[in-house]
Amino acid sequence: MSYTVKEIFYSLQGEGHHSGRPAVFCRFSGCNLWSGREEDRARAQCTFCDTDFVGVGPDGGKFADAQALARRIAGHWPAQGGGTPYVVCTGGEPLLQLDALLIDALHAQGFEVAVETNGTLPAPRGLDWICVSPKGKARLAQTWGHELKLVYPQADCTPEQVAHLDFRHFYLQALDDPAHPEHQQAALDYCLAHPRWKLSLQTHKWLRIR
Ligand SMILES: C[S@@+](CC[C@H](N)C(=O)[O-])C[C@H]1O[C@@H](n2cnc3c(N)ncnc32)[C@H](O)[C@@H]1O
Ligand SMILES: Nc1nc2[nH]cc(C(=O)O)c2c(=O)[nH]1
Ligand code: SF4
Ligand SMILES: [Mg+2]
Repeated sequence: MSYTVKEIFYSLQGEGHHSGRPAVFCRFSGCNLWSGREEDRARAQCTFCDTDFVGVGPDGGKFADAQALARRIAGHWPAQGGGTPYVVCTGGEPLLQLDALLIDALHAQGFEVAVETNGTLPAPRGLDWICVSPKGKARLAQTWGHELKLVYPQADCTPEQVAHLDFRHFYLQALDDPAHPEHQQAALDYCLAHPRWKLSLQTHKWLRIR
């Protein structure tokens, strides 16, 4: 199978449990909850996306097979730097494309493989870290994983609605929109009142890195 990738880059994981960890990001093109076109945003299933996943950006493009994409991703990891190579598969919605063949090819290159998903599609076998970020009324197919990272607030998806799911870590991440300071305050207040929830900060945004 071929893969369509928006961009590949090396950075620090900015969000959630692995914040601060160096990682190669593989951003797949396309999403099942929004076309990516601004004119469709208001009537999309996910209306607050902060990411451009349309077209081709730096080091993106079409990869003919899993080996070709895994080799390209491995090329972004610093040689002789030490540490376990780590790749974060994101998008767009990575589970539209990420399959067991690609996970195997990335493992063969020595990578731990993480995914950032909206949870509407089941994850393939073999992933080392599954982060699910539920979106409004969109039905969840992936109800277990390592990290549940809820963008907060969402009228149609509250922490109370997802707190029973089978995850090791529960994070709130303040919605990045013009009212972000208020959302950040509300998210931290919620965590203080409900201590199973932790606050996820989008640190790459204030570090001004990708
Ligand atoms: C761009 S999404 C791509 C992966 C997948 N489609 C998903 O939604 O989880 C990566 C992460 O950014 C989060 N995110 C997207 N837009 C956001 C916003 N405006 N404010 C805060 N987090 C946002 C998502 O919830 C997700 O955790
Ligand atoms: N540095 C950095 N960390 C991230 N964590 C999740 C991201 C994403 O867009 O999925 C992201 C991203 O785009 N950049
Ligand atoms: S599901 Fe993820 S990639 Fe798709 S529009 Fe929402 S935040 Fe963006
Ligand atoms: Mg992002």
